[in-house]
Amino acid sequence: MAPLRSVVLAGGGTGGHIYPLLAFADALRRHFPDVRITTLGSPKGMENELIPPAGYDLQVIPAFQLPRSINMNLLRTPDRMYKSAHAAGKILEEVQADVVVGFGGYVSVPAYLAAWRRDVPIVIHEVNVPPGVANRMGMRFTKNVAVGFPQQPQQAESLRDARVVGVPLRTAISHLDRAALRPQALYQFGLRPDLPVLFVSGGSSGARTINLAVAAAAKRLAHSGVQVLHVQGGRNDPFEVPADLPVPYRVLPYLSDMQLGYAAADLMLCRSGAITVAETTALGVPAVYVPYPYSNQEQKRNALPVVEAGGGVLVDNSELTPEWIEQNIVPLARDRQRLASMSMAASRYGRRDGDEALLEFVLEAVQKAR
Ligand SMILES: CC(=O)N[C@H]1[C@@H](OP(=O)(O)OP(=O)(O)OC[C@H]2O[C@@H](n3ccc(=O)[nH]c3=O)[C@H](O)[C@@H]2O)O[C@H](CO)[C@@H](O)[C@@H]1O
Repeated sequence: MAPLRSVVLAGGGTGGHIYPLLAFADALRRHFPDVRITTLGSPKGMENELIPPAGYDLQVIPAFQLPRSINMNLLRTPDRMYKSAHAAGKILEEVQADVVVGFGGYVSVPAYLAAWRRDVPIVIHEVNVPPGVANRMGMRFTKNVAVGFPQQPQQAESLRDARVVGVPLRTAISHLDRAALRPQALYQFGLRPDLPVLFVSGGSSGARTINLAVAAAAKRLAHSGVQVLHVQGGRNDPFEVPADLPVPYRVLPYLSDMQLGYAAADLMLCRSGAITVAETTALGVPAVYVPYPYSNQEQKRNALPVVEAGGGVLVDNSELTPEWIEQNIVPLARDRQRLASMSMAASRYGRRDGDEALLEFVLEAVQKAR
C-alpha cells in the first residue's frame, strides 16, 4: 500500500501556525508527488492570504471562538463547534484522509475531533510551552505529539512523551546560504554593504512597541552608522520615520521573502515567536529578543535557551526604549566579533531539518495505525 495518498493539514490564525504547515506540505510533495494535500482554515485567519498563493487547496470551515483555557464541554455541545467539526468531517471523508496533521490554532480542534470520530490517525505539531489550547484539546485524542524544541518535553508535563522533531521551515529559509544571498538582498533593499544592518520584525502580525521604539531611535541609529530594515508586520499601523537620515532606514509593510531579510541582517531585533526563533537559530542570525509580554510568557521561554547558549540577548518589552536601543543595540551592531560568536552559538542551537523529521514521524504514525 502506498504510504500516503491523502493528507489533511490543519492550522491557522497567524503566520506562526501557517508557515510550518506550508513547509511540511512542501516536504510531503517532494517525497510523494502524487499525494493529495488538503488544508483546513478558518474564514478570517492569515491562511487565506498565505496558503492559496503557495499552491495548496485551502478548505475554509466555519469559525468558532476557542476558550482561553481548555474546556472539553465545548466538544459536547451542538453549537458552532459541532458545525465546524461536521464540515471538517465531510472534507476528511471526501478526500479519504490517511492522516490529519495539526499545527494548532482554532481550526485544528474540529479537525482533530472529526478525525478521532472516523478513526483517522492524528499527529500534532506543537511549538509552544505551554502548548496552545487547540493542541491541548487534540492531545486528548492522540499520543502522536511532535514538538519543535528540545526543552519542551521537560518544561510541560503534557509534552513529556513528545518526539522532538524541530520546526518545519520554508525551504527558502532552511536552504539559505546567508553570505551568498547577502549582496542581492542588500541591493534589493537599497542598503549599503559597508555598514551594519539591523533587521527589525515583530512577527507575522507586527509589534507596536517594537515599531514605535525603533522608529523613535531612527536618528540615533542612523548617526551611529546603523542601517535599518524594518518590517512593520501585516496587521499594524504605520509609523513615522524621519526623512533626512544620513544612512538608509527601509520600512516594509510585510516581507514574504523573509530569507532576504535574514540574508541582509547583521543583527535582528524581534519578538520571540517560536517560528521566528527556529528561523534565527537555524540560520545563525544573532538576535535581540523582545518577548511578547502576555500569553503565559511563552515567548520568553522560546528565547531563553538561545540566550543562555550565547546566541541572543533578551530585553523586556517595557524596557525597550529609544535610549536602550542607543545604549545596547548600537554597540552590538558594530561589534563584528561579538556578532560572529553569537551567530555560531545560535547555529549550534538551531536545526534545519524539521520538515523531514516531522514527515518521518507522520509516516510512523500512519504505519502504526494500519
Ligand atoms: C503574539 C503571539 O501570540 N504570537 C505567537 C504567534 O506568533 P507569530 O504568528 O508572530 O509567529 P512566529 O514569530 O512564531 O513566526 C512568524 C513567522 O512569520 C514570518 N514572517 C514574519 C514577518 C514578515 O514580514 N514576514 C514573514 O514571513 C516569519 O518568518 C515566521 O515564519 O505564533 C507563535 C507560534 O505559535 C507563538 O510562539 C507566538 O507567541
